[in-house]
Formats: sequence, C-alpha cells, structure tokens
Amino acid sequence: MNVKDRDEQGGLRYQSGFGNEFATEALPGALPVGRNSPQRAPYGLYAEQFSGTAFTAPRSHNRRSWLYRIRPAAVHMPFRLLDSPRIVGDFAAVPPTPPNQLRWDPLPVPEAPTDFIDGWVTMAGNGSAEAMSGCAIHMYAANRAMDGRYFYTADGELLIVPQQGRLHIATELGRIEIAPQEIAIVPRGCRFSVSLPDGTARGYICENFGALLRLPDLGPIGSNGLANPRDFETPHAWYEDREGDFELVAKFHGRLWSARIGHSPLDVVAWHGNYAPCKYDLRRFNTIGSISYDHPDPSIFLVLQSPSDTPGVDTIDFVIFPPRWLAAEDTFRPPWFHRNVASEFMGLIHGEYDAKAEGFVPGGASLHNCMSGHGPDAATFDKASNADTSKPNKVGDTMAFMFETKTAIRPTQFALETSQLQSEYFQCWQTIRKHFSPTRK
Ligand SMILES: O=C(O)Cc1cc(O)ccc1O
Ligand SMILES: [Fe+2]
Repeated sequence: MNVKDRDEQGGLRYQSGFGNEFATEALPGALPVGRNSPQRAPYGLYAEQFSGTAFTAPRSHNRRSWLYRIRPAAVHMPFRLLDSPRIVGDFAAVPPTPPNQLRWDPLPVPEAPTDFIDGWVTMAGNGSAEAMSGCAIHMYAANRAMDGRYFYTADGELLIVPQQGRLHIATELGRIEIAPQEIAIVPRGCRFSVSLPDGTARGYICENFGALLRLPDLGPIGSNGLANPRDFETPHAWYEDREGDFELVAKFHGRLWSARIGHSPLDVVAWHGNYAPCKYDLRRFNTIGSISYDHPDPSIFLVLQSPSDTPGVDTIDFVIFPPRWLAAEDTFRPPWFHRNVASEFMGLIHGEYDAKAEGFVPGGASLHNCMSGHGPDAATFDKASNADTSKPNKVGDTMAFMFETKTAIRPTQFALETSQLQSEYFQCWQTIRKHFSPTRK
C-alpha cells in the first residue's frame, strides 16, 4: 500500500539521489515530527532504527534509517540451519587454485521450481563474511516468485546485476523493479522478496562484506560525470499488512537459516534516513575516455567503490564497459595486454565485449586473478592492430562489467567443476604470433 509509490501508468516512482536523507510515508502523518522515537508512534506503529554503519562513523559516511512498522523486526520464531551447499561465505576455507585465466558459459535457467534465493550459487570470492571484509560473487538463475518467503543477508550489501529477466524486489523500505542493464543495491540486513515479471531471471550478485558502496571522488574530472548521484533511485515507503504462515530466510556467517514468521516483514509504513535500497540504470553512466591517444586505465569506468582502510585502494570496484566512442589516434584501441595487482571477475550483460571476438557471451563470466596475464584474444589483436585510427569508431551494442578486488579471488568448487567452465579458454591466446624481427622497425 502506498499513496504515491506508483505513477498514473502504474510504473513505480522513486526518490532521486545517492545516500540522501530521504523521508517517505505510505500513510499521511505516519512519520513522527521532530523526534525519532516518540512515546507512541503514529497509527500504533513501532519505531525501529536500522543501522548500516557504526554509530560513531563520521557523519559523511554514517548510514542509518528510522522505520515505522506494524511489528518490530524481532517478531519471528528461532532460526534453524538450512542445507545450502551452493553458498560459500568463508573464502579462506576454499582451497587455492592455479592462477589460470578462467571463463564460464552462462548458467542454464533451471527446470525445477527455483525462486531467487534457491537459485543462488557462489562462483568466487575473497575474505570472509564473518571478518566483514571481501566479497562473495554469486550468480542466480530462477523461474518462480518467492512465495510467502522473505530474505535478508547479514553478511553484506547486495549489488544485483540482472542479465536476463526483470526482478521485482519488494523490500521493507519500498518496491524496486530492475531490468537487465540496471542494477540494485540492497543494504545489509534489508528484508525483501523477489518476483519475476518475465517468468525467469538470471544474473550476477556481488555481496560486499566490507565498507558500504559509495560513489567515487571525481578529482580532475570535476563535479559531474561517471555515475551522477541524481540517477540513483530509492523507493517510496510501501507496506503489506499480511498475516500467514511465512518463512524468513537469513544469510549469516555464509550459511542460510530459516525461521517461521506469522506476518509479512515488509510492514514498514513510513521511514526516513539514508540507509535504503536503490536502483541505477547503467545506460545513464557518463562515460569519459581518451580524445588524444592511448587506452586509459579502466578506473575511468568506475561506478561504485567499497574503499579499504588504505586511501586509494578499494576492496571492491564495480566497473562497467558501456557503449562509447573510441577516438584515440595511433592507438591500439581495445583493452591492452596487462597484469594487475587487482583481481578481475567479469560478466557480460548485453552484446559483445571489445577485448574478445568470441567465447565471452552474455550471461557468461571470466576470472583473471592477481598478476595473471590477459587481454585481447588473437583475433581482436589482429583486427585492432590493422584498424584505421584516423576516424572515431563506436563500440555500440555492449554492456560488460567487472567486480575488481584488492585481494585475489578464489573460485569455488562449484565454479571449477561445473560443465560451464570453458576448459579451452587459454587457447584464445595460443595463436598469437611472433612478429618480432630485429631487422624490421
Ligand atoms: O581485462 C579486461 O578486459 C578488463 C579491462 C579493461 C580495460 O579497458 C582495461 C583494463 C582491464 O583490466
Ligand atoms: Fe583486465
């Protein structure tokens, strides 16, 4: 229910801005005025604080919201462990693997009834949920709505990247709908339920165990550019007053836990604060590039970062490779050959990626770990070395992304054993020819 979370056409309406102080109520006057915790909240609601950062975090990074709800979040039966072999939360316990370049075909959409949560599988990650450092990289493939089932993760903040099919995410703080080429951020702890307007859905999730994702500083770029704050959209308050025999699934310590709950936990009638879910359309990214020479470092494509304690070094960078014009002259225009201290998990949402002529397909994924050599495949190298660079060309139909991390990424047993793993990936560089001749310049 909400007086204003839908427009006349029935589409969802949102509040604009990244990490703003929002205030929203689904019933007029449901938000207390002048205090957070009045002796009795309006409409008989319970006041509850929902914190995403330490109470003492600097004001500029402090994130919390005040929720006014039908019942407090504490009201549910005890949690019991669920069997969840596809989920991994402690990557120190995942055996190290050779530094091979790895690539996967898309995961098939399941045939057995599978909701959004059942459809998660952890592909890779680093750090641990318990240490609140690092991330888990999951992929999901689902074919039915979460029916009477609600979920939250205490382990991290979710960055959800759909590749196929829309997701309708009904959260405690309001409803969000995302389609491929859009993303959603669901805060650590936020309860939600997902339905699938297109019947099936598939995509990627980065579960950020560490510092909350934020927009990067822009330095010499100036006060605008990359992902602009106003394009992030946060839902209006919306609630359901629903009773029944429901399930609350929690992710905690890398495991799933199940509790019975006699009502919908999506019962927040009003809220205010700056700790809330949001969505962003990747096509709104203002892409910056070279208009003279050389392919710049991929940091120009940074959408969101989870900073570490070392200034300038991020635990996670979320980077995209959107459509753009390439204009650099006398330049090898695609990504160069490289090795980095950072580790790179990539996915392709749409179209083709400019460093790979074939094999990296929408819904697929790749992993290039710390200092593992990679770059354009042989066909891309030949084409780009002979292209006319006196004119700009457009990389048109594409949307790739990268979860780039400070520490090495460990692929899970599932990722290494699935038939989707391309055992011949290394071959894409084996036909790279020797061109060197000491007598030819
Ligand atoms: O490896 C990749 O394809 C990702 C990437 C892209 C780019 O433009 C520069 C560096 C980089 O790691
Ligand atoms: Fe790379």
